Amino acid sequence: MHLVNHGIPDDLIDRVKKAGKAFFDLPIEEKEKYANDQASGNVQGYGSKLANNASGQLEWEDYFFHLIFPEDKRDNSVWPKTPSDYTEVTSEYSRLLRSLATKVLSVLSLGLGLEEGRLEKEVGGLEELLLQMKINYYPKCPQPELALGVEAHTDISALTFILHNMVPGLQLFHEGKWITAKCVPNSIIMHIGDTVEILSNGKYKSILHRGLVNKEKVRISWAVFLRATEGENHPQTTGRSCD
Ligand SMILES: O=C(O)CCC(=O)C(=O)O
Ligand SMILES: [Fe+2]
Repeated sequence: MHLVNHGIPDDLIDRVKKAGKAFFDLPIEEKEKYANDQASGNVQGYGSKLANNASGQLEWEDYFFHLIFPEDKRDNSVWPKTPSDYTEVTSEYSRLLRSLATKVLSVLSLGLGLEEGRLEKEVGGLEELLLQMKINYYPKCPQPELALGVEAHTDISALTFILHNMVPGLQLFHEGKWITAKCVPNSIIMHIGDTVEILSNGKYKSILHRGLVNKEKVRISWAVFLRATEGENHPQTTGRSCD
């Protein structure tokens, strides 16, 4: 769903996008300084998936992943230092997004006939909410029909909020078909994730989605995952359902 009246200033969203793009425009050796190390459990930082995965489908993306909230678990030292305003704009955006997320959880609670604070309480309460940023960078792809940016999956999150650089590519599985999400200026895309599907006994559905790549344009998306507190020990950002 596209959120249009989200209350987050357009110029702040522009700055978030500029900062993320500026990081990915750095030379590879600069980005590698932030490389994650999945094998030793350091999941935060820069990673690349331009390699064959289990199902033989190419995932054609680089990404940057880091924790935002809870604040006492945040490690700003793993966030990009270039551009210099990355931390400031990402922190401000996340603070506003967190309050938007709690409003959405209230509305969803009321929709279930529950008191408005119920879903927020179930996912951990405002100070405990887990918020994670994953910037997806999909380079131009010479043979887009042979690759996907991200394979079909649902998000483990309670809610996911997505910004992108206005290049189409996000697809949703609806009534047996893949539908490409429209690019609506100044909107934030919101998905229900597995956690809210489970907490709502399936009344709210976690949507199956994937990302396409293309020949002509780089696509960048900024996915912020709001997760239940216990999710912090499970670094995977998404729950694959088509592997
Ligand atoms: O690139 C997109 O629009 C979606 C990315 C995504 O689904 C994810 O990171 O979980
Ligand atoms: Fe996703």
